[in-house]
Amino acid sequence: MIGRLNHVAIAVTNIDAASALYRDTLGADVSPPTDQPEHGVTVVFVNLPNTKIEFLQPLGENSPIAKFLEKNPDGGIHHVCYEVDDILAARDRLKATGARVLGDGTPRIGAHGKPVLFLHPKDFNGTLVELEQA
Ligand SMILES: CC[C@H](C(=O)O)C(=O)SCCNC(=O)CCNC(=O)[C@H](O)C(C)(C)COP(=O)(O)OP(=O)(O)OC[C@H]1O[C@@H](n2cnc3c(N)ncnc32)[C@H](O)[C@@H]1OP(=O)(O)O
Ligand SMILES: [Co+2]
Repeated sequence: MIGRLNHVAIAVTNIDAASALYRDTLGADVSPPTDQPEHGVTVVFVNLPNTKIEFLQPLGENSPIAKFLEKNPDGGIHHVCYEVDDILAARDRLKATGARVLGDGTPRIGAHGKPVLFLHPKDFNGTLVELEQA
């Protein structure tokens, strides 16, 4: 069911500093920040030959990553994103196994303009999993 690793997300308190670090110290190809108000984050993508790093900074009052950063003030790996061919079929299969699909289970459009869903970290080895329709 899961396919390519689309990205590994790192939550940060300062997305400009994180971008400069990867661009200037690691020589990486870093996108400009884009606000994603419906997700409560500002995102940057570090484009790698085989996948991406997604930097996330809280945006607005009720960012879903605010609590994570309170617990991890230096930042940290926030989630992994796998691609799936059919996100609705994946959702239904996961729900049938008892996995918790976050929100109301309706896919939302993510940073790549594709439908995404999230699976509870407590059901996946303490790791927040994002699924993105390939
Ligand atoms: C623009 C879209 C972009 C894209 O790629 O397209 C994105 O990726 S947007 C990313 C931001 N959006 C989300 O993360 C949405 C899904 N996340 C959530 O619904 C919440 O963050 C949730 C439910 C995972 C955690 O909620 P909260 O921060 O309020 O903490 P809780 O106390 O409810 O957490 C319960 C339990 O889980 C542990 N936890 C929380 N976050 C993570 C994490 N990222 N990785 C691993 N574990 C996590 C938390 O510590 C609690 O554990 P406990 O042992 O009970 O303390
Ligand atoms: Co993501």
